[in-house]
Amino acid sequence: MSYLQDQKPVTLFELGKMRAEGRKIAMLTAYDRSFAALCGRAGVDAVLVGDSLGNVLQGQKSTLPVTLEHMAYHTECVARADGRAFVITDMPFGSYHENREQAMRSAARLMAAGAQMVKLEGGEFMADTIRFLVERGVPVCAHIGLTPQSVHQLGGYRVQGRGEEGAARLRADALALEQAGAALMVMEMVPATVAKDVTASLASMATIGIGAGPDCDGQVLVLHDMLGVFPGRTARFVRNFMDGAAGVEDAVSRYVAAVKDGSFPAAEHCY
Ligand SMILES: Nc1nc(=O)c2c([nH]1)NC[C@@H]1CN(c3ccc(C(=O)N[C@@H](CCC(=O)O)C(=O)O)cc3)CN21
Ligand SMILES: CC(C)C(=O)C(=O)O
Ligand SMILES: [Mg+2]
Repeated sequence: MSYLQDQKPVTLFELGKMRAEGRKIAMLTAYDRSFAALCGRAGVDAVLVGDSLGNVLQGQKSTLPVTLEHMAYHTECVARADGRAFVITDMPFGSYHENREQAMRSAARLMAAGAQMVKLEGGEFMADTIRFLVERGVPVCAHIGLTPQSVHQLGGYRVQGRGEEGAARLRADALALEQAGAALMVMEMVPATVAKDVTASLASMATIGIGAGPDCDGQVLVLHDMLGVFPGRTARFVRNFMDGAAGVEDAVSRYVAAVKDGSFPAAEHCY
């Protein structure tokens, strides 16, 4: 069984079509040319140059020290893979928070480096910034729930959107972000029931879950987590796809297959 229809590059239009047709979107992080190319060959639809590179590549305790130049450098590396996967890059902490002009300047740097879409963290309060970018030709992926750039405000990496009030906040955020023009939205560490509800409430924006249950339009994981090479404890939402795999590319293919057939995430990966 193969999900590799062809090696034609995945476009934003194709991702939207996948959502509309109920085909799951498989996303993984990639920070360099070799892994971005491998992801493409294995059928990954979109690669995220995540600011998790602060933890995974740099050994930082959080994503906060990651700079725009770090993100541009790794985006250039990934873009040179010339692979099948759509390339999304995280806007790092501080590069889009001052005002929408600063956000546009930062986004332009990342798009020039080869990003096809930028991702930024935040709910309704980011809607004006998102609209400003989208109107100027920058596709945007939103990110709600656990937003790691706010770790010190949230008091740790914990589940968000619990309780009726928390769920209502997420629903309102998602709607505002969709109306602002975000085409994708990552939901991180939220109860599966809430993520399902939010996904069903949206008209066009595709939801990508990480610790958000099986009923999102797609899934994302940090590559080094699902290959079991990230040192230390991993979160509940991680599965090690190297278990039983013939090699790295096979592990990524198994991840893609598990996302596509709905067997990942299972109950033990959810909140
Ligand atoms: N390697 C890596 N994987 C990630 O998923 C990731 C990063 N780095 N860096 C940026 C953020 C930080 N993220 C994190 C970090 C830790 C937990 C974690 O420890 N979760 C535990 C505790 C839950 C709790 O206390 O309620 C879990 O079991 O889910 C979750 C997400 C997600 N992102
Ligand atoms: C975990 C994903 C969603 C992310 O934002 C990252 O890798 O930085
Ligand atoms: Mg990130």
